[in-house]
Amino acid sequence: MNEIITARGSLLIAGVTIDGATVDIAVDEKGTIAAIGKDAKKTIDADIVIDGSDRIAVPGLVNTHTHAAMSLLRGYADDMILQDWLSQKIWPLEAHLTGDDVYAGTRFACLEMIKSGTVAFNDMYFFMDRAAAAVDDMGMRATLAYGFIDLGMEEKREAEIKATETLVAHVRSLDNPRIRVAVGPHSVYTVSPEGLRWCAEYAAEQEIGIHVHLSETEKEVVDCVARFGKRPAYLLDDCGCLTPRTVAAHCCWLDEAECRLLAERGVTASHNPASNMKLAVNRAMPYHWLKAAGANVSLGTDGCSSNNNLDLMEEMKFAALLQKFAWNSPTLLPAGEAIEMATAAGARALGTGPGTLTVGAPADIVLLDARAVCNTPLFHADSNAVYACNGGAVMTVLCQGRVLMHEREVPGEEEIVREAAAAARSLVDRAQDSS
Ligand SMILES: CSC[C@H]1O[C@@H](n2cnc3c(O)ncnc32)[C@H](O)[C@@H]1O
Ligand SMILES: [Zn+2]
Repeated sequence: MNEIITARGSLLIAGVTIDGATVDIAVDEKGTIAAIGKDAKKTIDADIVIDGSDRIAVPGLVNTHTHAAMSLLRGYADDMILQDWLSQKIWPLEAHLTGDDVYAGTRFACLEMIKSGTVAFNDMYFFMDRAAAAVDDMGMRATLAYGFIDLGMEEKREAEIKATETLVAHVRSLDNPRIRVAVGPHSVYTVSPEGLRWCAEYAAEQEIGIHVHLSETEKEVVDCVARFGKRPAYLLDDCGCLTPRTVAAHCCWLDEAECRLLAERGVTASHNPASNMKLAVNRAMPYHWLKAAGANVSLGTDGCSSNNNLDLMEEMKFAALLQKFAWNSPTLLPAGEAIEMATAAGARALGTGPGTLTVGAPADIVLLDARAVCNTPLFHADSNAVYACNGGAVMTVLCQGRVLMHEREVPGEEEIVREAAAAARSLVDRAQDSS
């Protein structure tokens, strides 16, 4: 194994390109960026030196909406409409998931995210204690939420409350600064107002985040208005779920007033363009309204069954292209804003630092191959990163100064892939045996 991956201590990335300039980046033992510039090496006595020549440094990417262990369901059910896809294929299979599946699937998802430059993610799923173990093993950052669904049933709500409280206590007991916990009310169509209110109150009391799906489809909006007499964002607001600690995924069918409401409440809207196009939700997130209102807009992949990968580099391109196409504006969401969405906006949403390469920031750093085909010629590095490259251009990944991948090598890769393949096979076999 590459000795740079196993080494621990202070670190120097020598002669790397940032914004067209060649600099050194010094990282101290705590994993903080100590200095950037020609004299950076003087600030530390580096235990590890990474050759940054032919490399472009960018901040680590942040995936603000996913269901990581759905990596096991990649390609299991495609080309369907959302409600049928969930109710006929995904939920029946998920009923057979075990904690071991979620561990294998989350480790596998972490591997895929690391290989494409992601250092942190916002996850909502089941058996999240096992997801936490996987994140811990892989060295990433994550905010983990148990997916709370009560379907309006009091008994189920009590069970979901217990599961949420148990996860919060568990994550707290890990005392791992890279792993946080959030409350995860799935959506207004799967959680009752009572359930939403409990989630909001509990999140406030525990000072933790809220992770929710919002206005993904027109049907969600129409049904919500028919059942509750108000649009989904207003229902969430009435229940206390719109806060500066809230990440709302999708937000495709928000109207202009709802965009202003999200901005006023300090909510982060997570754009998931590949999933939205694949499930043909028929409207792109109104990014221009959210931006005009001053909302924080970040980027997510959604789960591997509606994407079907976790490559946030690729997602930046989908976001930039979908916004231009859907709103008929080639100037909307330029490359620099797509990168900001995938880095600083995501870091702001999850509270993982500024999401920039600046002194004092956590050393969450990605090195891209400046000699790759997708980076040649290199007139504007942001343009190449968003429009030409994908995760394959990522060579080295650091999270809090720890090297998770170097020269595309991640420790244990073969075993992680083998175990995920076996878990996926066994999950589908179990589901078939029971039917
Ligand atoms: C309760 S854990 C999360 C839950 O969400 C399901 N899911 C995956 N993708 C989507 C989507 O695009 N919209 C709504 N719900 C989705 C996932 O399968 C889990 O059951
Ligand atoms: Zn989702």
